Amino acid sequence: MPHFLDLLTVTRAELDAVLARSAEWAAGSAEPRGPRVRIATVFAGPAFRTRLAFDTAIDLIGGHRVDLPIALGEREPICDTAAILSGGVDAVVVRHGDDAEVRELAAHSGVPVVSAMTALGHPCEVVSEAFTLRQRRGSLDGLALTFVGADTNLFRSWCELSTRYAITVTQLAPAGFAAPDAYLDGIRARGGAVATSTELEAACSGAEVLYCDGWPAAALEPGGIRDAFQALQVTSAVLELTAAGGVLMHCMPVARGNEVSADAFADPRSITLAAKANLAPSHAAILEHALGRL
Ligand SMILES: NC(=O)NCCC[C@H](N)C(=O)O
Repeated sequence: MPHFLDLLTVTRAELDAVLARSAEWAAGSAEPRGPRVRIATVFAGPAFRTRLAFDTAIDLIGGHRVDLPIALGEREPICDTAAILSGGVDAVVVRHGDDAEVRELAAHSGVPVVSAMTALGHPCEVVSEAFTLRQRRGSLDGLALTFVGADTNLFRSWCELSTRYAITVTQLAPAGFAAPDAYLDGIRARGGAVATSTELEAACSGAEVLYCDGWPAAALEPGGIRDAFQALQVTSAVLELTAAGGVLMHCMPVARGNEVSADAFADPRSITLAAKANLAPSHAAILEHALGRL
C-alpha cells in the first residue's frame, strides 16, 4: 500500500514524479486521471492551510472530500476506524499529533493513508516547499537550507528529504534545542546531510534558504529560553548574510517579532506566500501518487 507517511519510505524516483506532476497542476495543464475518488480527511485542530490545500487538491484530482470530525483513537480502537474507512473511501488524509497512531491506522488500512502532519513529520508541506524551490532553481540538488527553529516535524521532514536529494540541512537553534545525535546519525546513515549550529552568523552565511518554524511553547515565556530564541530571529540583516538569490520561507503561522522580524517577512526575498500557493498543486500530486496514478 503506497502510504505517504514520511519521506524515507518514498523513493527519489517517486518524489521526482510527484514534483513533475505538481508542476503540471501548478501550470493549470493537468487533468484528473482515472475514475472519481472519495477521500476522507481527519484533521486535528484548525488545520486552516492544510484543509484549504487538501480540499482544493481533492477537487483538482476529481475527488469528493469526506471530512470526518473524529479524533483518532478516542472512541474506538484505531483498527476499527481503519476498517470502516477502508470500506468507505479510496484514501485517507490525516493530521494527528501521535505519529505512531497514524502508522497504526496505516497498518490496518486497506486504502492509502497520507500524513498531513504529526509531531514527527510534515511530509506534504516539505514536498510543497521543495517543489517551490525546484521551480525557482531547476533542481533541488546542491541546495543549502538553514532551518531556524527547534527539532520540529518540519525540521525532520527536511532532514528526510536530504536523504533523497543532495540537500544540506543545518538546524540553527539555541543550545539544548538541537535534534538528538542519534536521530541525526540515522539520517546521515541513510545518506542525508545534516548539521546543527547555535551560531546565527555561521549558520546563515551563504545559505540559499532560511526556513523558519514557530517557537516552542517554552520560548514564549519571558526569561532565558525566550532570549536565546530571540537572539536567533531572522531579520533583514540576517537575510543579507544569505547567498545571492537567498530566500526566506516560513511554515506559518508566523509570529512577527519572534522567529522572524516583520520587515524580513515582508521582504521580497520572503517567498513564503508564493510557496503556500503551491500547497494545493503539490498535494494533488501526492494524492495521485498514493492512489497509484503517477
Ligand atoms: N503550515 C503548517 O502546516 N504549519 C504547521 C506548523 C508546524 C509546527 N511545527 C507545529 O507542529 O505546529
